[in-house]
Amino acid sequence: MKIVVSLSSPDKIQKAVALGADLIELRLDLMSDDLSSVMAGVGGQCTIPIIATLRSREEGGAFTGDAEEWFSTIQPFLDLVDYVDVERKFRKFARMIHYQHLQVVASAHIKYMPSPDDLKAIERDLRAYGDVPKIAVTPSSARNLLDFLDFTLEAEKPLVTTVMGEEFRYARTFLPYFGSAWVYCHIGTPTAKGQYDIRELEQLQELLTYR
Ligand SMILES: O=C1C[C@@](O)(C(=O)O)C[C@@H](O)[C@@H]1O
Repeated sequence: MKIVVSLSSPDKIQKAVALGADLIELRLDLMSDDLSSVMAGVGGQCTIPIIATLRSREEGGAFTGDAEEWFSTIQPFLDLVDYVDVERKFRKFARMIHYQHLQVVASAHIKYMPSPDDLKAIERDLRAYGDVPKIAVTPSSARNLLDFLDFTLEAEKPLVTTVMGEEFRYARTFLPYFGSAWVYCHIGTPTAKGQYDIRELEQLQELLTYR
């Protein structure tokens, strides 16, 4: 299990690394409009992999452009990162991202709880263009959560699963024990509801796991 620290500013990369991040996610959609100047300092300063994410409004982010605008926004920074988070509506650009020897985090952010069969279909769809499928759902019951844990446990790996919202945020701490490859955290400023600070998560995992 690896910890991804999600940042809305590259200025915090070194702090995230010092606090134990395994990967950095840069949420380009949460940065100021002058991305070129904001991202200028990223080159060469990070010793761990970087994920570039330009999250659409529909899937919980701030980006409101079309697919062509999405790629033209993210393309100038591809040489600074190792992974690109690609939602299904932007999948046509996955080939060009792979061509630049980057890996694709194929992501789906769902504002309800899909059925077990639908989860499998979404996973297949994401694996068709991505290297690391990531499925974020919004459970509404403990049964939903049990189904999601079972899906995570039984699915092909690698797979990243997480929950959105506050109500079932505790599932973030134990989805990795059922096979989720990554857990997303913050270091002071959450980029999504329900995230834990990396220091909280590390304490929780210390308490939860057998020593
Ligand atoms: O997909 C995810 C997970 C996330 O939405 C979360 O809930 O922690 C945070 C996003 O930045 C990331 O791209």
